[in-house]
Amino acid sequence: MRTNPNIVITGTPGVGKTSHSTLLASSTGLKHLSINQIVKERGCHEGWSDEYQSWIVDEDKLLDEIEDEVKHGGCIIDWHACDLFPKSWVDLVVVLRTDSTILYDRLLERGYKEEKLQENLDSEIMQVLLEEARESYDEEIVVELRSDTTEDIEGNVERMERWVESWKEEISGYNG
Ligand SMILES: Nc1ncnc2c1ncn2[C@@H]1O[C@H](COP(=O)(O)OP(=O)(O)OP(=O)(O)O)[C@@H](O)[C@H]1O
Repeated sequence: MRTNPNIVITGTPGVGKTSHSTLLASSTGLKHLSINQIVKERGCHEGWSDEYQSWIVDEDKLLDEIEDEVKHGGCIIDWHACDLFPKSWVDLVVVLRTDSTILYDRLLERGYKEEKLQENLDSEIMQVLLEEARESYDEEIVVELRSDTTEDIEGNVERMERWVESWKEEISGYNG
């Protein structure tokens, strides 16, 4: 049984997954698994898609790559998808949400082209990731958090820190 929880932080590109994961990792000692980085660095892909301007992810290879680490516990899994991670791996799913005008500015600043920008905005407005999370995991472990401002990041990270502490207390009580 894990003695540290695994948390998935998901949401549309630009909502703040990396910002939240980095802060949470440094305050809790949990390990930040940036799936974007792992896909690229460990070659968990079938090449580059010019159309989507991203790697075509080989999900089986990715899961094989991270399985031992994640099963051990204590990972913050940061990615813009969540339904591929087995339920048994995951203790909490945080779906970050951002106001569409704020997200538009963030993606524009990143140099996203109009089509990709619009696609991501539509996805945020249609709450695609929230639905994906709700369909893939038990509803009590899925939490939707707002990420419009830096104060939101601070508040969300504090909330997740408290959650980690109480998860650990519960587990240590359970283990006697
Ligand atoms: N709540 C927030 N308040 C202010 N700025 C934010 C907030 N969240 C993210 N940002 C800013 O938006 C940009 C994108 O953030 P970040 O890289 O954390 O998003 P992401 O969800 O990890 O994106 P990707 O899926 O592409 O990796 C960064 O410049 C970050 O500083």
